[in-house]
Amino acid sequence: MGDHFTRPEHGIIPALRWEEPPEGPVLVLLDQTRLPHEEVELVCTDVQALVGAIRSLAVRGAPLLGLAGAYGIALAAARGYDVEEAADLLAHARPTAVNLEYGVRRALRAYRQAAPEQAASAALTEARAVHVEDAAASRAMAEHGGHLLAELVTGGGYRILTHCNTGALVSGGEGTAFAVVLAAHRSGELRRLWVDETRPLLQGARLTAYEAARAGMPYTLLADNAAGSLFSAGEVDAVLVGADRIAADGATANKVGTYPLAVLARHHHVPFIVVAPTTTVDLTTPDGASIEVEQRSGSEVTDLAPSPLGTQAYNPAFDVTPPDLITAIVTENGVVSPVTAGGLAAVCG
Ligand SMILES: CSC[C@H]1O[C@H](OP(=O)(O)O)[C@H](O)[C@@H]1O
Repeated sequence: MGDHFTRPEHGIIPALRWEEPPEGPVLVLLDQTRLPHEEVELVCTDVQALVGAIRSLAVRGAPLLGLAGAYGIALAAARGYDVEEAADLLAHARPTAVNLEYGVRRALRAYRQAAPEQAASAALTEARAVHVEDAAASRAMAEHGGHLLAELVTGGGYRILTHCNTGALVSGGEGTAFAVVLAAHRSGELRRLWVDETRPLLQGARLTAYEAARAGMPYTLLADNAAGSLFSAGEVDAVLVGADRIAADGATANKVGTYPLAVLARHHHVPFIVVAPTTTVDLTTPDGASIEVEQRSGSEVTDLAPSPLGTQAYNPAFDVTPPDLITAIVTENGVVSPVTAGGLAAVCG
């Protein structure tokens, strides 16, 4: 795919954009299942196509799912589809990231509150507001996260371990945890970014490595199982991860493999930092046990090249880290540390 538009400064093609060609409005998605080898865009003209892209992780990552949900309502309204039906399909496309239902709710409320002849326009305006707010949140989290790292890590430069993918591919801006890492890199404070491959879908190996390379970062990919030896060797100064849903008590759902990192970090006295916008905090979900963890097909685990293994497999897409293992949660409104229900409610207020 040629660059028919100028790439943003961070070099990553927009993960999602709204376009209005003569034949009608469309939602253009960078197909993340094809990265890093191919930059292919999916042009969604209906909600079913968008739901399929969400379920296949062609579009993924909590904050970006919020944008997809909101623009999905705008697309349904602009093309005269049943908006209420679209809202139900979109909100239930994936269960764990609260941002998806948040984005749907924002655009749906704007649509319902507008006069019929302005409803489609109102939904699009709200989707664009969600987009702009997420980009601003990303910038603010990068700043708050940078101050926190400066407090927690002394001695010259940061060696940061991250899991899954939390950059521009999950955001209206430069991401969540990755935006903090990017800011550290730009200020010359990043010694090393350790990138967990993040089995089974390899968001780290395929997406974070792609983003780190484009940013010119000093990064090294590792098998998820190798993280423990890095901690043991004293090679990790901090762990920075994203989130898909943060419960009212601070329990955090994130890509599977996050919880073991939190346990390792605690054992090795390494700060474990969650970076997430307040749109990822769900104060109506009381605790980690109440978070629905998406169970995906075992084939994602077993269908390895060059041939499927032909066996059953357990494949939760996320796990939940309890608040007592989290050093801090960085949001656009500030840092919660220690992680308490009161502290979380205060930044979401
Ligand atoms: C900060 S949002 C990125 C978040 O979403 C990822 O999940 P998925 O790739 O399944 O959408 C992962 O949990 C990341 O931390």
